[in-house]
Amino acid sequence: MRVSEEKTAVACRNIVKEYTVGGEGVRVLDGITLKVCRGEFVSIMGESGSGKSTLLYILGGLDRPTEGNVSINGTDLSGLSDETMSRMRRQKIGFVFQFYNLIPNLNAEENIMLPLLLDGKRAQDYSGRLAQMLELVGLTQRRKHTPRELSGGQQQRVAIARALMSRPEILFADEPTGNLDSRTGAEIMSLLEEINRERGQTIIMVTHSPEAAKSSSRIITVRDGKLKE
Ligand SMILES: Nc1ncnc2c1ncn2[C@@H]1O[C@H](COP(=O)(O)OP(=O)(O)OP(=O)(O)O)[C@@H](O)[C@H]1O
Repeated sequence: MRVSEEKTAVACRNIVKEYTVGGEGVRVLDGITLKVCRGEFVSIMGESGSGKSTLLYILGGLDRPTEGNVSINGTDLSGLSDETMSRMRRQKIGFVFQFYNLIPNLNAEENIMLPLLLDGKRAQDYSGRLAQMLELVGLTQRRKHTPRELSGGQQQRVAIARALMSRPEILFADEPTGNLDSRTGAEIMSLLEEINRERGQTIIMVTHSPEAAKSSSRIITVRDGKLKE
C-alpha cells in the first residue's frame, strides 16, 4: 500500500489507563500512541498482565481510557454517549474472544445472525450474507448445529462469522487461539489471514503465541505500559 493511499482505521493518542486497587492508583497503560491503517493485521503481544487486553478493549470502544483519545474511522470516541458508542460497536466493530461466547441453545446460523437481529435488522434481508459467511468459515454443512455439537475450532469459526456479519471496519480478536490445540489454532490463524488478505479486513489481535503472530503484518509489544514496535 502506498503511503498516500493509507487510510487510518483506528488511532489513539497518549492513552493512559489507571485502575484503583485497594485505594491506590495502578497505571496499566502509560501514554500509548498508535495508528493502524485499513487493511493491516496487527498483533499485540506482551507479558501476562502487561495491559494487552486493556489496550484492545479501549481501541474497540469496550472500555474508556483514563486519559487520551481514540478515533475509529476518523470519529473521536471520547465525545460519544454510551448509547452512540454501543451503536458504533454494533455496526463498525467485530469482536472475537478466547472463549467463543456463543449462546448455547441457538444453532450456528442463529448465533451468527443474533447481533443483527438485536440491531433491529430483519433476518430475511441477510440470508445471502449469512450463506456467504457460513461458506467463508467452512460451516455450511453444520449451520444447524448448536455449540455443544461443534468442536472448539468450529465454535471459534461461528464466532468469527458472527463478528463479520455487520461488515465491521475493524475485527478485534482477544487470544482467538488461546483455548485451542496448536493444529486447530493454526487453522484459525490461516482463516484470519485469508480474511485479511482476500477481504482487506483490518484485524487487531492480542496473542501470547509467536506462532499466531506470524500471520500478522505488524507486531507491537506492550511493556511497562508503553509500546515497542
Ligand atoms: N477492572 C480492573 N480493575 C483493576 N485492575 C485491573 C482491571 N482490569 C485489569 N486490571 C489489571 O490491569 C493489568 C493488565 O490487565 P490486562 O488483562 O489488560 O493484561 P493482559 O496483558 O491482557 O494479560 P493476560 O495476557 O494475562 O490476559 C493487570 O495487572 C490486571 O490485573
